[in-house]
Amino acid sequence: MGSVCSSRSSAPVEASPTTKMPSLKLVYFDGKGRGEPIRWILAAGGQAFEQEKFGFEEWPAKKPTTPYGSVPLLEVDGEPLCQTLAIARYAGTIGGLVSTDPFKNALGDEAADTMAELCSTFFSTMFEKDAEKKAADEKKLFEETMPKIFGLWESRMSTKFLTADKPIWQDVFLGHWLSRFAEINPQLIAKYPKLTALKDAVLQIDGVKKYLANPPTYSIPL
Ligand SMILES: N[C@@H](CCC(=O)N[C@@H](CS)C(=O)NCC(=O)O)C(=O)O
Repeated sequence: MGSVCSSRSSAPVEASPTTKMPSLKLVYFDGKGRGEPIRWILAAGGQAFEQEKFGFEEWPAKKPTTPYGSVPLLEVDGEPLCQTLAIARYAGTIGGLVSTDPFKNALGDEAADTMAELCSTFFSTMFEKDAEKKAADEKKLFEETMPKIFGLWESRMSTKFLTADKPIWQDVFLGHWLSRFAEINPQLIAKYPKLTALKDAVLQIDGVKKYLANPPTYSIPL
């Protein structure tokens, strides 16, 4: 652990020719984690972005250089923006992935906040070292917490996406995580047809489709 921060960068994701964009650089581990939903939202909004990716061994040197000691971090014209949901919201806003109805946006935020909490629990569970506690935590997450939340969302959905038939960034955020959970175990979302349809619709958004047509490979598996 603890070498200098990597300056490895991937090629910028191609942007829509009509979009006027700030210069964006996403700083995150060389893995999906909390970075991947942001990549999807940037791609969905047609935003070009560079990336700085690094391994766990580089993190101790990198951490003190970040404002909150955590990533993801998005550099916007060189200025750091932190916190996953703040970055996701900004990426969605510049990409036009917002509802013009403030209440609908707030409902989308409610879902994204809830999904972010679910993901924090998911990460803690994945990194739990005590095998007995890990098994108990996984059981609670997969058999109680997720069904409760997914069931609530399923019962509330009446449109293709969360709040309309047009996607907002919160749909992309949810769609990403539903896809990840389905990869881990398809049964986690199989019994929720509307959420499954939302996930599939997110995968069909042009920018997401294009991004996933050439999927990145990562050295960190999570
Ligand atoms: N609330 C923060 C949490 C970020 C977070 O915990 N990031 C992890 C990576 S997914 C991290 O930086 N871990 C290293 C550390 O905390 O030292 C956010 O949503 O961005």
